[in-house]
Amino acid sequence: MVPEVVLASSSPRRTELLRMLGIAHRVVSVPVNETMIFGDSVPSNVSRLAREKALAVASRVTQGLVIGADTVVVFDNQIFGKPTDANDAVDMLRKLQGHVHEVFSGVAVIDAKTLMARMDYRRVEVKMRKLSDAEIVSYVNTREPLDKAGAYAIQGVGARFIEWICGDYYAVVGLPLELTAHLLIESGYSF
Ligand SMILES: Cc1cn([C@H]2C[C@H](O)[C@@H](COP(=O)(O)OP(=O)(O)OP(=O)(O)O)O2)c(=O)[nH]c1=O
Repeated sequence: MVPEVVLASSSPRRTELLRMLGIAHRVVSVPVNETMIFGDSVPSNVSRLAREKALAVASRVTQGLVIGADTVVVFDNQIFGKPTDANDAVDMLRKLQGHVHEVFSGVAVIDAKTLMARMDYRRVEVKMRKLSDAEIVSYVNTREPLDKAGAYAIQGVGARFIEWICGDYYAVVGLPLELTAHLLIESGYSF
């Protein structure tokens, strides 16, 4: 029997991506404190946060495979999560424009019965073209960037600003699908 899949995320993008793969699932989201540990690397931080998000839900359901994920943008030794407000979004985009930055997406799959956790991450390079201040302000006014790490959505209006990427497109949107499918299969799921 194929195990039930539970998505531990409030992100509508992640639900859509799982649906795209044909993975039936329910969504159970529990707020988790998303602070980075400074001595740790970005890959271990996003993997740990993905695991914490999944664990918060796995401890509340009796069975199933629980998926957690975490996505951040890194540029010039700074980590950009979701902007705190519109001004923060403008600041982020002023820094990112004209440069290559990295996106790290961690994914964890936890078997709720055994609490066995599998996790990994993907790293993607993204080149954002130069943006004028007027373009940045008008983009932030669309409100699209306000709930996105790095203050842009590659899958939305923000696509206009992205020259190229190197890596898994779906990791930028928030859920690396090849990795997620791999972790699910290792945990007993079958397609
Ligand atoms: C860079 C980028 C990020 N994002 C999104 C993916 C994530 O939803 C979000 C990063 O925030 P996360 O903290 O990873 O996720 P979340 O708060 O949206 O959801 P939850 O913690 O409940 O799982 O940024 C895009 O949608 N498009 C992009 O191009």
